[in-house]
Amino acid sequence: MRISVIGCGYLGAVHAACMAELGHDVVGIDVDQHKVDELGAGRAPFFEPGLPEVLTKALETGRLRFTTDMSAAAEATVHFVAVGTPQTKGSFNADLTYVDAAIDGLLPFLSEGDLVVGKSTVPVGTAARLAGLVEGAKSGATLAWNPEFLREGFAVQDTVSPDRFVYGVPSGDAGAAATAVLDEVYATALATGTPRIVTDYATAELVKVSANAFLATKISFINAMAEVAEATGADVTQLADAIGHDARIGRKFLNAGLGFGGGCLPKDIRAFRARGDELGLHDTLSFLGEVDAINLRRRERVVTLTRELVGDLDGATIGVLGLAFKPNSDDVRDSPALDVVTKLVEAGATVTAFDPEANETATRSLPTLTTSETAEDAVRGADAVLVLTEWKEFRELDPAAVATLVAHKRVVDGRNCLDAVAWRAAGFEVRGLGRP
Ligand SMILES: NC(=O)C1=CN([C@@H]2O[C@H](COP(=O)(O)OP(=O)(O)OC[C@H]3O[C@@H](n4cnc5c(N)ncnc54)[C@H](O)[C@@H]3O)[C@@H](O)[C@H]2O)C=CC1
Ligand SMILES: O=C(O)[C@H]1O[C@H](OP(=O)(O)OP(=O)(O)OC[C@H]2O[C@@H](n3ccc(=O)[nH]c3=O)[C@H](O)[C@@H]2O)[C@H](O)[C@@H](O)[C@@H]1O
Repeated sequence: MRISVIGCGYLGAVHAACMAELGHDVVGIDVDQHKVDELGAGRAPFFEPGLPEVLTKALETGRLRFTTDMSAAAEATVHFVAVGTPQTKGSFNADLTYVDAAIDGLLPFLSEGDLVVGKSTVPVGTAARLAGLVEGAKSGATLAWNPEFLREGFAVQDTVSPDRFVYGVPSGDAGAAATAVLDEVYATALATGTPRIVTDYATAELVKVSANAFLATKISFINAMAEVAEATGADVTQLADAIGHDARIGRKFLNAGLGFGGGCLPKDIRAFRARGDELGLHDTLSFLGEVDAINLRRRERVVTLTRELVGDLDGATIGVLGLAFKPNSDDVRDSPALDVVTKLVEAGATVTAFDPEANETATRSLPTLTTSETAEDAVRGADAVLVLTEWKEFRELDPAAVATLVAHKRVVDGRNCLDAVAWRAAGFEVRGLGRP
């Protein structure tokens, strides 16, 4: 099939490359010339394991190209819209200006029988509004909403073989035709038995935001239990292991620590709540405010634990390991680690940070940040070491070696990822979140 992907960021670049890998002819369109140049040269503009390989292979076949020219969409019959929907400045609402601009830009290049497929995460009601615009343009095109569930760090695998597909389509013949087109796009994964659920627009939009709301709630639940553990001397990790054995609960997404960040969970729960307010459902979704508050309190807690360890943060030297919002990513959007660094610096600490992949993105976001080239350089001379992203190389650090570098043997394990027994054996004072 001939496909265009509009918006080539964390979602769209992976989608474009994977669709070409699956045999489709794909043009990726983005307004960012630098991104388009990088992608066209086979370089991923962000760190995503496996993406450079898929990109290079797909470019070599000639089935993939990138451009800033929206008219290239005219060659395609299926158009994925994957632009950003960030939090609006000064409010919790999703900013839909990029989606609106992408649809506006696409309309003149649509033809009879084309399918426009929304992938961006949007407030419920958006697809119906955009369908009106697409139909109003009298192009003969149809709109479907096909939300994306990929995780950064596993984006290629999640795109090629997702847990499920959700198609939000209009009723009647147009919906049946849209479903048939999407089935053809995803034929490879469907052939292996990947479930697909066909719904109306509102259900598809809600599946996406409710999935993220559920995941965020699960993390905040365990972080609330961490607060209780801190007040009682209990161990939240053992608690999570124990309740996680109940198949109805499950152990995944029960890792207590610094909490969730990134370009999606925080802004999505806020936008969902804001949309709930617009729908008169304030009480129904107000618990998401608590989910957000619990999550943000964990960041303060790490600062408090550091202060308790070093005495006065003013003048303290802190070595920070981890800046990305999660391992295997260079994404620092709403990164809990970067937030903690900012708070420490505001309190007068001198911070040197290291992340295996996110030094550059973090420095772009926080230009005053001091980063180092290695974990060893970050912790050298530190009054306390903070582990804020659970990269494998930090989990595997030799505490005896770290002990020879630091000024004081103190560590705050913001992700409950260290072997506390081993670090204590090496002479470290260890503080975790919800762990004695
Ligand atoms: N990052 C992720 O893991 C996932 C993201 N999503 C959703 O996908 C959407 C995109 O997210 P990301 O890829 O993370 O954002 P991003 O910010 O990395 O990428 C968005 C891209 O769209 C481009 N763009 C903006 N306006 C444009 C226009 N008018 N025409 C063409 N390109 C335009 C930007 O230059 C940028 O490259 C959001 O709604 C997000 O919630 C959903 C699932 C996973
Ligand atoms: O809508 C999106 O963009 C995506 O958001 C999340 O994916 P992602 O943000 O890539 O990362 P997650 O693995 O969900 O982690 C999110 C945050 O939660 C934190 N987390 C995760 C799990 C856990 O047990 N504890 C915990 O604190 C992570 O450290 C990270 O900061 C969802 O998992 C995806 O399904 C979804 O498509």
